[in-house]
Amino acid sequence: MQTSTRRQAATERAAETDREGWLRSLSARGLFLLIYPLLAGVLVLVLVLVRTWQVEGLYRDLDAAAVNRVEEQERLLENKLDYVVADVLTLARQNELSRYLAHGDRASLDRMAREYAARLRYSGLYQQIRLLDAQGRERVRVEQGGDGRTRSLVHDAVRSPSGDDDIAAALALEAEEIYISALGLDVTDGEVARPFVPILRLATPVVDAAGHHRGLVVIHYLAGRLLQRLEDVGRGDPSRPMLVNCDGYWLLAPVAEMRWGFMLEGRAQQRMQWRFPQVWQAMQRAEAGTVRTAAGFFAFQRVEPLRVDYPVRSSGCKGRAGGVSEAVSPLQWTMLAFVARTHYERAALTPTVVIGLFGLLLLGVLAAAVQSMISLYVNRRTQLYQLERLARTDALTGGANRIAFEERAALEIERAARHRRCFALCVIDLDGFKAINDAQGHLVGDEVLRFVAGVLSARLRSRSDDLAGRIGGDEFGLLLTELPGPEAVRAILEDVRRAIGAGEWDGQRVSASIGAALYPYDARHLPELFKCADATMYRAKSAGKDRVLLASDPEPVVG
Ligand SMILES: Nc1nc2c(ncn2[C@@H]2O[C@H](COP(=O)(O)OP(=O)(O)OP(=O)(O)O)[C@@H](O)[C@H]2O)c(=O)[nH]1
Repeated sequence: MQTSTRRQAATERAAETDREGWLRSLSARGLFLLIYPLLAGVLVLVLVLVRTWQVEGLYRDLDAAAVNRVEEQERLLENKLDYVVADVLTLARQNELSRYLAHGDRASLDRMAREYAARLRYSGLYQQIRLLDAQGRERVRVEQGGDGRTRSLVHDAVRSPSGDDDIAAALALEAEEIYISALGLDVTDGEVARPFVPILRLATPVVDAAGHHRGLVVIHYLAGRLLQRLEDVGRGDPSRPMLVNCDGYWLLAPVAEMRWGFMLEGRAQQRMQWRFPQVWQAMQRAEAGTVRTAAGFFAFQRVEPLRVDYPVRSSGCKGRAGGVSEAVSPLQWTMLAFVARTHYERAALTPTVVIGLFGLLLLGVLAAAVQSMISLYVNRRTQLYQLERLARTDALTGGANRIAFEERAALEIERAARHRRCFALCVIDLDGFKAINDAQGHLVGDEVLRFVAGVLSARLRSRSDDLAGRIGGDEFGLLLTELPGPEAVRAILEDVRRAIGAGEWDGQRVSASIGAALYPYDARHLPELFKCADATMYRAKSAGKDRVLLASDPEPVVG
């Protein structure tokens, strides 16, 4: 029963020490392992956020550049085609042509051909300029030969119509209307001419003074230069231009093998809907937009050049209902700017590496800072701990001093109150100590005091819950806990008294007058308990010294 109560008290005291000193018990290494990962984690998190923010900014810039590029390309496309359309309209109103229509003379036709040739040569924009009659039969043809020379042909004889779908569609136009063919490759003798020559054919009706349709002016615009210019717009930045017709075939693409799928064998699969279905679907839903796919980023914008300024008709899309014969849809392409995923990865690489290296540096600096802060803290803590210990230690005996003794006594009162136990607070004062001091000096006096402290700690060694301390010059305090009753207290104190009296220094001895007060019988509060023990000790002294007295003992007989 008594052992278990003692164990419980020991556990309680250990818990109190733990609560106060868990931090104290951590080593510098333990503290580092506790704090550094936390701070490093926060730092890494911040760096990751900064990197994400930076990379997102770069991505936004790349996206915005692609969107701007598309707009720029669209403007370029419209300007260039505007110019060509103005040219074809001018050709249809030429003075020589009007004269020819009025008089039908061959000389006007020759002059016209010369003018066509001059325009072809100096503009460098056209492969062919032709005049057809109302039945679609060729009257004048001026063209750029393979050798780069201009050839003019004026037909005297009536030729048969070409049977060309584009021409048939153009013949159905109203005055002032313009027909634009699909943009395709030049075909000679049923074969796609090599090297590829992208051609856009434009036609407008020729109308005489009486308002009758008299034929068509047809020009073959060399669209290769336009496509080249579109490519040049984005040169130097990561976005690559694409031009896609309404059937999803590429007219312009970063990879040459992707182009002209509707004209070249083996490239039929090179369509937007097969290669980039996600982008194609977005293009069907909206006129302009952006799509990010595994391949990269696409900005697109539908372009309908000339739609606003001119009554333009164009060949319908091959894949669409109606086809060429209806020839009513305006020219419709989609301009795209494409930024490959690798560009985004490359853009992200620099901030990743810079922030990564910077992060490593910061982690190193942080480690050093945490390390030195911890050493500073540990040093301060050790100093403080030592100071605290010193403040509670008696310098002479190395045991508890009055402060520590009173603290423990107060704690013992709380504990005893909680567990309804009793304990004894004893005051031990030496008798005849001054005489040794005076006769043999303070050093011997100190030795006596250390001897008494040794006696007390030896007596208490088997009772770990008890405490002894020097509470004054030659005055000692003793806490005896877990005792069955006053007689046990008396027995221990008698033992102590005898042991102190056994000491001898050059024939001189000291004895001890001991007074003990029992909690809760003699007093319930520390000051009163102390006072009671002190008073009892003085009673022992008054009764002749060298004796043990409990507060409850009757007044001893002096002598
Ligand atoms: N050597 C030494 N002497 C001390 C120390 N502290 C107090 N003293 C001395 O202890 C003595 C205590 O005086 P008293 O209590 O009158 O000594 P005493 O001879 O035991 O007298 P009674 O208590 O009446 O028996 C004084 O002479 C103090 O100078 C100390 O740390 N070392």
